[in-house]
Amino acid sequence: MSSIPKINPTSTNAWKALQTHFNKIKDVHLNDLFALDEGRVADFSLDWNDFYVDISKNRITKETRSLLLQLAEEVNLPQAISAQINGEAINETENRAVLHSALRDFGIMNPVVAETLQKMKTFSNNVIDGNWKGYTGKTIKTIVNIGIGGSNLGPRMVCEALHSYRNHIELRFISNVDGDFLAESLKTLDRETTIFVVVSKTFTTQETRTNAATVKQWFLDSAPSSAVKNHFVAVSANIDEVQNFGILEENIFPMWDWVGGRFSLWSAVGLSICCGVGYHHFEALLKGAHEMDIHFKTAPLSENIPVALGLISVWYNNFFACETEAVIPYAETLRELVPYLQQAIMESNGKSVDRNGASIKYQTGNIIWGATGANSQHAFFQLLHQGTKLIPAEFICFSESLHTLGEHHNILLANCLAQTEALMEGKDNPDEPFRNFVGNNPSTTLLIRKLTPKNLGSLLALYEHKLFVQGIVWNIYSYDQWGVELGKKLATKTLKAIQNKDTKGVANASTKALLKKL
Ligand SMILES: O=P(O)(O)OC[C@H]1O[C@](O)(CO)[C@@H](O)[C@@H]1O
Repeated sequence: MSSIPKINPTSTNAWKALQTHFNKIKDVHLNDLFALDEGRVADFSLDWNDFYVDISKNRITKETRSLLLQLAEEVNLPQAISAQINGEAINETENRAVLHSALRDFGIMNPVVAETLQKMKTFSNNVIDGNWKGYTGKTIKTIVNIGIGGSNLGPRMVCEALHSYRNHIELRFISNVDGDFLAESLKTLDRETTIFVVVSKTFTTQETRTNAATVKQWFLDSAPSSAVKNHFVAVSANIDEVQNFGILEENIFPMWDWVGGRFSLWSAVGLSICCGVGYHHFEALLKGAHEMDIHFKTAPLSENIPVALGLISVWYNNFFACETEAVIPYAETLRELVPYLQQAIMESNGKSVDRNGASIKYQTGNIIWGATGANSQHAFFQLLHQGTKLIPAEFICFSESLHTLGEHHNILLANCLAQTEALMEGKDNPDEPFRNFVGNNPSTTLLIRKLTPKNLGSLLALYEHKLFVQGIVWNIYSYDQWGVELGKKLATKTLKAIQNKDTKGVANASTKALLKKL
């Protein structure tokens, strides 16, 4: 049991006051809010380390903000933050602590974490320096991460985001159980120069087990079994199962039950990151995340970036009834950020039962979507500008580029800022209705100095904390994921029906008909 009080947010005074306040300001245009308040930008922006967070283009006033902060106090958010960081078993439905932040705290590092980091450092240095040899004596050229969900999305996203920091090691990710994709991948892999990192916290995940077994079989088709030790390593909390699979104990990098899959890139799940960009950059990533942890833990609620973003999101979700939230990074290497955030946020907060076990009558978990700018401007921005839906958007951009290449970065930045302005201001065109822009579309801009490993770490930790803030306000358990279990169970039964060409055990008429057809 954790000490976090389980409060229905709609029963708080702040919620009721927010409802009244919402009715008053729901139609107020952002242009008027700016016109009426010269100090708006200063009041509605947060400066921290390399981050400047502009929340002024949101449909909020000082009163909104103070009521949202009151809501945070009434649901005991400060107590919840301490409970998480102090290692209470706040993931009550699984009776586990939630301590991914401990993985990046070099000040008071748990010895098992420190030992694992050292092992990751040694391994990745050996691979990069060419000291780790394949079974025929060749150096390693390729690392293939085999894993799914949190055992794929985090490392894949970071390796892509830090593209400019990459070394000569080629990185590949095999996640889906799609055999067509795997067959094509295997055609282009060289057994003698590849290491497969099988990543699975439970080591029972069907997709990962199937992929790993097929890859191992393919490997052994023309390599001796003694070669497995040079080419297969694993990251898992289930040491016995990894050994049963045939991976040596010395090649296992541990995980722990207090690290959730979608929060695990900071653990040995980040092994491919270490190999691709070097351990020192991985450590910088952890340190950046830790700085955000400190900020989250110590900054007053009114100056706390994850708290501000989490509460604004609640405001749109529960009062404006927005169902979705767009994330638009103006950096092409952040193209995997949205899929990563989709798991982090939607697997965490897609819940309809509160922490008392009661069915919830208000909206939780927003739908996260988006893509990189400027590409997305030429794809779905039409709907943001002139559609009928209100979609709050978070724009992420970097003041400095990593390379100097003509006017590219200026153009990229200009587009980012211009879009937030156009969305907000709109353009009156009374004589040409099709060219009329109502505006009043909210956005937050995260302007970060540079896409460094450290700043990326801070950005990802910011999103982790933001979703936690929302989960506490909504009185849900953000750290379990029971909703993914039913489909997994049914898939086992369905697989049997496909293998045996027998639909007798399948009750659902539609599934039965589909099975017969296939
Ligand atoms: O690392 P594992 O145990 O293979 O799990 C993979 C993923 O499956 C889930 O449990 C459910 O999809 C995720 O939370 C997790 O990241």
